[in-house]
Amino acid sequence: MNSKQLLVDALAPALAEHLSADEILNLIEVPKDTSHGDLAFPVFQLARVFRKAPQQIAADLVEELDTSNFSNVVAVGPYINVSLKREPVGAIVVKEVLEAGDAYGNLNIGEGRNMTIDFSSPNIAKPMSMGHLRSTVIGNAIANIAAKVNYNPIRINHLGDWGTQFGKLIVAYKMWGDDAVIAADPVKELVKLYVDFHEVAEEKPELEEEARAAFKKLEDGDAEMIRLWTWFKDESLKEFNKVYDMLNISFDSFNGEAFYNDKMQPIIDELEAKGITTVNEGATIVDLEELNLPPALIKKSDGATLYVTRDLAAASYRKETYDFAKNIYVVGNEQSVHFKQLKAVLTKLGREWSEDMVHVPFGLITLDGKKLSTRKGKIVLLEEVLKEAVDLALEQITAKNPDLANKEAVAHQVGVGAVIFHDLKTERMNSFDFNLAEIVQFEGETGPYVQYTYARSKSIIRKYGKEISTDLTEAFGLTDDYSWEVVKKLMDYPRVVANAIERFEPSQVAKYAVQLAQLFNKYYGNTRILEDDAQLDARLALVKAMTVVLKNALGLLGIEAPEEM
Ligand SMILES: NC(=[NH2+])NCCC[C@H](N)C(=O)O
Repeated sequence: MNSKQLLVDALAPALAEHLSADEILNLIEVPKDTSHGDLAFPVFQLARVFRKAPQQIAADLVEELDTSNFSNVVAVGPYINVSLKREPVGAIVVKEVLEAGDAYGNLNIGEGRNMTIDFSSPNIAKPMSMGHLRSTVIGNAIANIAAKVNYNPIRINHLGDWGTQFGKLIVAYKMWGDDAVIAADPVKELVKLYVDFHEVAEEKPELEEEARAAFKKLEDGDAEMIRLWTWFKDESLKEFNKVYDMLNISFDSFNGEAFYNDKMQPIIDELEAKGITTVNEGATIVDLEELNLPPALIKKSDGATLYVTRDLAAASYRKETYDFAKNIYVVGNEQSVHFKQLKAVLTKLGREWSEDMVHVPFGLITLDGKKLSTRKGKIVLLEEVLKEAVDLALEQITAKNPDLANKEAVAHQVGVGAVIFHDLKTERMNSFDFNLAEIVQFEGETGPYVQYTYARSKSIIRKYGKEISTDLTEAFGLTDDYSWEVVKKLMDYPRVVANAIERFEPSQVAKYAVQLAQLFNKYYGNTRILEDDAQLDARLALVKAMTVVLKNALGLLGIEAPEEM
């Protein structure tokens, strides 16, 4: 249900000859000032066809309108302002939510087409960074929202498992590596080797040359190099999977950079054959100066390929394999030049679908003011951050609800949910710092606050104990301001979902969830919900409708909704 639809339905008969339902819908505005009503319809567009002054058109239309769903319909200059009638509209909305259940707010923007979403994509032999955490939760939320609007999301983890850094790692391993030490704590030890390499290479620049040669051997399929690389990769994936398990996130594909090792040549050949590349000091590049971009480096002078070369192959592979309607990259803002170059090169190659590639960038997060860095050897493992959040959640739950049965499981949902929610509640381009103790609070604009609101409403429903009827057509009877605010918010959900996917902005859904929870809590604080009077059923139906939408919104964000906490 969409409140605008009610006005469309009312206007459509009178305007059928001149405007389609969609055109009417697009014209309807929501006045900033609520004293102008809930909705406004400007009639300027109709002046020509009606050959009348807009003021007159508005006045005439008001006479014709079916007002059964409106309490007030007035012509104000060239506008028709309407207020919704709380009683039928509240019943219509709540009934619609309850009947649709989880499908409420589903849209058909995607028409079943594929949307590939490249997200998380950490680099092996390194710990997952805060940036990768952001990419992981934003990408997962976008995939969930995409599915809700009927795209078929394909979740791709484009692992950073190829590149000259593996040459460095192998060189360092050969000099200082100790298998037993690595086996005990692989990622930590691999990072240490990498850090040591950089330190020593500052004194001994010839090491860089050795690393390049080692990587070349790896690219050429040298068995020993491949064995080491596979080992590093397997160990890293074990670490990453711990984080993905905690977040309850899965992928359809783990095809990382190495997967494209044997898929680049046709594109390189085509670039060369079409005269798109030039050679500069032995390196093969695509000049992009006319676009004000630095040149895209396709091949180094020693023949080694680069990040963008692998992305060219990956994008083509995705098009061939999935025939995507949209191909999304959820990657930090610092890579925006790379994605512009990637698109530009594909455009030069005449790939029309390069238009459908979208880089979805995001800002930087820091934890307690610190950016996690691996070069300087300072690492905070994400897994530990998440575990700490879970511990803090457990403390809160133990204080609030000591007898709760499955405390550990709930603490997990709350702690991890808090981290996800905090990340998703701000516009993704914003950078922010966070402090775990703050974001795990049950008060404020936090994940636990939203979850707690859900759990509390579920407990009201449990207390009521009876079946909640969806047949609300008669005697709904809720007309107070508090319930009306909740109804209006529920009505707004499909629009929020549409907006979130259009802008690839999960924060729209997170903000909505907080607002719905706040409005509900105001309602709850001002209403005796379980009072045994004529509106008891209607109030419970409203509570239930709210839980349906709140749980759905949390689900889109990748956050669970515990029934009790
Ligand atoms: N297709 C892509 N380039 N995806 C993003 C990869 C991100 C890269 N591994 C990094 O950590 O910076």
